[in-house]
Amino acid sequence: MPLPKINPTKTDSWEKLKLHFEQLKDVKMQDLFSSETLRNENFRINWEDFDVDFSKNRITSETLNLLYNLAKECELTSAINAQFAGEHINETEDRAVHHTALRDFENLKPEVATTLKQMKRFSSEVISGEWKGYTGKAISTIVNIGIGGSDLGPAMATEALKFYQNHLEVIYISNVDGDHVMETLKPLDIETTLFIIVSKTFTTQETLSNATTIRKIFLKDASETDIAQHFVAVSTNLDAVKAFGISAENTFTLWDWVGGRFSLWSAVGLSTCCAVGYDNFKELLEGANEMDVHFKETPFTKNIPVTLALISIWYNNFFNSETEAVLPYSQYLSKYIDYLQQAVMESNGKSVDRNGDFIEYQTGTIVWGSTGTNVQHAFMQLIHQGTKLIPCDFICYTESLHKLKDHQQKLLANCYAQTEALMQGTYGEIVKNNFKNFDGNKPSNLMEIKKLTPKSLGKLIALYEHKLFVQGIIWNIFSYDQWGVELGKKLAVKRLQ
Ligand SMILES: O=P(O)(O)OC[C@H]1O[C@](O)(CO)[C@@H](O)[C@@H]1O
Repeated sequence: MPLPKINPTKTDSWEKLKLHFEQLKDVKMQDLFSSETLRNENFRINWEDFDVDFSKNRITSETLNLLYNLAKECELTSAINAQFAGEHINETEDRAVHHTALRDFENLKPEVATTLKQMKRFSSEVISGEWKGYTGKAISTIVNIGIGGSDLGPAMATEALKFYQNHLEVIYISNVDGDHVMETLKPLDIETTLFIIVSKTFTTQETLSNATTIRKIFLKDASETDIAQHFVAVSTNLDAVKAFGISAENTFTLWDWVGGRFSLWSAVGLSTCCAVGYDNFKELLEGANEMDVHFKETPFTKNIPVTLALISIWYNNFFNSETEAVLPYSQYLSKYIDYLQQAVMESNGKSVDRNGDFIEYQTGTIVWGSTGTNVQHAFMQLIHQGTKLIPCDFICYTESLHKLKDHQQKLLANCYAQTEALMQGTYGEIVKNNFKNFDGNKPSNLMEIKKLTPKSLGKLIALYEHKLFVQGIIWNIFSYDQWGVELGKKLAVKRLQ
């Protein structure tokens, strides 16, 4: 069944939300907190090791009811079912959007099982040192050559799971900037380096240029037959991989139903799998699958991705907020924002609806952010006292991995303090100096996760995948194509002719 094609602004719920907004736009969260003693508990979802507190938002239970009704009117449930059933919901490319099938171990497709087995064998050979370079030495460094989804997802996951990483050094090259390529290669010993060329299409200019240059450099010391021990590829385009000189045994496949920005769960995650070992990689997938089940089977009112998506729509489409900040209080998540920017903005940066008509309401949110506490000494000033309304997602782990208790206490205290300051400000205090006045009433969600593990990371990534899906459905856009990046690519090629 095709996706519903409902203009959200023509629904009853939208009309009601507009009226409701007029009543709520000047209400202060500070007053909502004073009048509702159970606000903290009522606006919260506890699920497995996740505790999501969305009480510090400019919402009431009526707002949420109207937003959940909007989701119903936009037929969100049937859209979720269509996605999980592998229907061709990416209509403009006539493809399924089925990355959830990569992590559904109970119903694993045979081709996915085969590739996972291949990844398991390969990663364990490389980690154990059984896989040798052309001079007989074990591999010590892996270089992932890819861009966009073939870089950001695995690079983010490898960084996030650094605590679980083995002895292998894993490096990422994406930019076609030759200076970056050469600086990255400079300290490497080619005899102990393995290159993973990752490109779903195997036509991407940056990736192929970088791979070709690196192969040339490799061949200065080694011979063509040595390529097999140092270059492997991940792609759907098996002919192009072969033409590049990589054999079938060294090729890991994925399928057109895996979108680039959702591909880290496939063989595109091979570098992460090598960095942390197959068992941890599998746990990452299992965590994502748990979030999939939560998303698919939980009623909207207790559903984390649905609730966060709707609250974000409330700000985007009624308060006209243009951006939202994601602020993880964990340095391990330092690459999470780069990853999210592609996932969210490549997906929902659209201005034509699913009927093919131009849209007259705001779609894709601009996502930005960085890690706390660094952000407090950088851009938080603007969020606290600037003129723009910027809803924030704070993400933190209640347990630290290295157990430095005093650091962890400080990290968490700062995270909680930011959410409190944004909400409360100096409201109710007599502040004589306007420069020191904080209005407060600035919205934030606080997501506390017990501990950073491969499983909880899988859940977190999948949560935001589902959040953007919900938003795309409600905005009546196709979230899984990216035609907008093509024109620039073509013009760059033209300039090179
Ligand atoms: O994996 P490929 O085919 O090299 O593509 C890389 C990236 O390029 C894009 O198509 C955008 O140009 C992304 O969607 C994709 O993740």
